[in-house]
Amino acid sequence: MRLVIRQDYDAVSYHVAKYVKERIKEFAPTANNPFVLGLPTGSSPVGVYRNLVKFHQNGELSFKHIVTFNMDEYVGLPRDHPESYHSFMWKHLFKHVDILPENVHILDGNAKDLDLECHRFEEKIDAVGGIELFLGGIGPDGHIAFNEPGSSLNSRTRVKTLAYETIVANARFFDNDITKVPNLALTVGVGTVMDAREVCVIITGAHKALALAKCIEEGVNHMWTVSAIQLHPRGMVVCDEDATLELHVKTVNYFKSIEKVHEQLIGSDNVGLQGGVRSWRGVEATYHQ
Ligand SMILES: O=P(O)(O)OC[C@H]1O[C@](O)(CO)[C@@H](O)[C@@H]1O
Repeated sequence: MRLVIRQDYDAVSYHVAKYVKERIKEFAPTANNPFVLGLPTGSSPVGVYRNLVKFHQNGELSFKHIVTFNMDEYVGLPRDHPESYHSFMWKHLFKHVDILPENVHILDGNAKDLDLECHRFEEKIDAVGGIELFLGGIGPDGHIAFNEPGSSLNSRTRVKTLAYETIVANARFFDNDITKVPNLALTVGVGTVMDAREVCVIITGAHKALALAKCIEEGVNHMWTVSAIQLHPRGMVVCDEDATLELHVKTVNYFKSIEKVHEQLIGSDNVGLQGGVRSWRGVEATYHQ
């Protein structure tokens, strides 16, 4: 896997957005062969979405042939509640770009039969041929999507009880009142995320430093579900300097140096892209996998 370290949140956001844009352009999606993108919510991806909107406004990126699947949604929060993930996605990304509403998939946390809703979500992902690139965010306890500590690393989309730590962390979106935070959510499973052909996780801030260290320096462990990315053939974590606080200096230096060598070989604009794989297969394989 790759660890890309950038100075701060803004630099992380720009890097990830540019990467997503280049991957989409390289894929050259069409109506019959859309680019299927998995998306997170929370504060981690807001800057990425801001940059993607800018790319769209500059005419550099179209969402016409992009199909999206969101990671998760609260249970029982009305769809138009300002803190529903449905509202979040339209506010920060979808309403600013040319995505077709029928190509947007967000779990319905008010479905009559929640298990069926989850099952159908998985079926819809299968029906479009799987997810090409899954962007993710994590909680301070290392959960990816809402796969709280102890979740099966093979889990699929399902109903989850949120951990107390997650409820406390998300209270900032609910007037800092933990009683207003839903305690159930629908979430894709760790297995659902890891089935994507590529996974990119955004980790920023000192409060996520322990989770990053567990993810990078320790073994695959269901108590830090993001660590499953170690088993992914094409996994990438993009973090800021603050998030590296718990990493060994040698780990940070290692990933920085390997990125530098790679950039010298294929240029910073191509880092990680399929074109890079084609031109420098041996180098890219060593670097990425
Ligand atoms: O980016 P933030 O605000 O720390 O929130 C992260 C949360 O968002 C999610 O990505 C949900 O989509 C979870 O993984 C996590 O609970």
